[in-house]
Amino acid sequence: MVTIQEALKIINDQNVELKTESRNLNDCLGFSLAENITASFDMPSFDNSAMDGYALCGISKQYIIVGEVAAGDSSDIELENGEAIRIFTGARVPENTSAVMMQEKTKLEGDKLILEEEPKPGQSIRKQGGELKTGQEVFKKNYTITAAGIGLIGALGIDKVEVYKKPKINLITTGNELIEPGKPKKEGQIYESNSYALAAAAGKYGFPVTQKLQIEDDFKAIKSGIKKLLETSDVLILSGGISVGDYDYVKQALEENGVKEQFYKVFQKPGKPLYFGRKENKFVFALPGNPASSLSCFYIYVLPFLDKINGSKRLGLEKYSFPISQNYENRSDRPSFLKAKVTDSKVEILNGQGSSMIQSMAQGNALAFIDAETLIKKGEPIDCYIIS
Ligand SMILES: Nc1nc2c(c(=O)[nH]1)N[C@H]1C(S)=C(S)[C@@H](COP(=O)(O)OP(=O)(O)OC[C@H]3O[C@@H](n4cnc5c(N)ncnc54)[C@H](O)[C@@H]3O)O[C@H]1N2
Ligand code: MOO
Repeated sequence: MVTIQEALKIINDQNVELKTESRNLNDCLGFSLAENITASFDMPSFDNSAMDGYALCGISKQYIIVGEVAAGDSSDIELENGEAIRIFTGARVPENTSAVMMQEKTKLEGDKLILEEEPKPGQSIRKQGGELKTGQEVFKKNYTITAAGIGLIGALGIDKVEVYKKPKINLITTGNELIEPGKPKKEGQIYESNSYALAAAAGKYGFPVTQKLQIEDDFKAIKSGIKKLLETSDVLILSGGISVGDYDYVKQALEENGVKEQFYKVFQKPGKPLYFGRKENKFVFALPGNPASSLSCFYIYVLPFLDKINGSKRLGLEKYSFPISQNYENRSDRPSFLKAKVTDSKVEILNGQGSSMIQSMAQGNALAFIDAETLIKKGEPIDCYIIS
């Protein structure tokens, strides 16, 4: 049995070989950069208008209109003092432009332009290099690409980026009692829900599950199922059959497939029988079958590892400290991750903390950490892992 800190350290200390690939701009969302990206030109690359209106030379309330320039035009007009040209948002401003005035604040009298107010020097001009300068570092390696990130990379004229390959993740659930949702349930059966929750949690954080397998509590079947899915996995996640019951075959079946234990059992609640193993560059998490245990273990242990082998800067759920909204005593002799809800910067520990209870987790948005046999008084801060 290891402590939570020891388990997290063992996971984080694994040497992993990160593979990279080149991906198109329209297919790189959620991938982590394997290269730094710098701006190869100033952004904007020329002074341009922030408004539809008039580019003005000199500061006054009256100008003569001498022409027009639209977005994409590159005409080299040079304005003289007292002259204005019609201009549109994004269009390059002529040399000698003092300011741009939005059209709503102007009126025309023949070729004369009359302003409601004097422009301020530089007003409504987006300056060359105002956002980024040539050679400026835009993204560091390990940045996980967001929608806005894709926008910026595209704006820099880049159509392909070098990213870390995402891990191939497969999932095995074990248990004779399990049947698929949607099918009629017989006496003693329960619906298999862990694979859905785990695949959804992994998918939500950018790690789609490739293959799912449901296997009965039969040693041979579990052993051959593991062999089959391990071949195509970077990370294999199992649920159930990892405790000490007569039908808990997962650990032995992993060992007989050449998986080496990195740790087994963590002094925590829920998720005590958590197992983590490795076979060369393939990694295995065997999560306890109880629905809340398996999902909590996913968030606290599996997700940071997936982030690590995805080359991403984020390592698991974000952790914040929030004051608790009630007195709460953790009577367990094990440090606990409690189903909780954070609202208005306060955390409430929810009813229904049993490891089999997923209802409270479904109502909540966080796991709150409280040490064993500890009383926390209303208003005292506790650590919360936020589930988005
Ligand atoms: N003698 C002991 N018994 C148990 C111990 C122990 O230390 N000594 N630990 C308990 C703890 S803590 C946990 S957690 C469970 C975990 O056991 P397993 O990983 O072997 O899980 P199962 O027995 O297969 O299942 C437990 C529970 O969860 C339900 N389940 C399983 N898989 C699914 C699924 N895919 N979808 C929905 N529900 C699932 C299953 O029906 C059981 O009710 O062991 C304790 N026992
Ligand atoms: O570790 Mo178990 O998940 O306490 O029920």
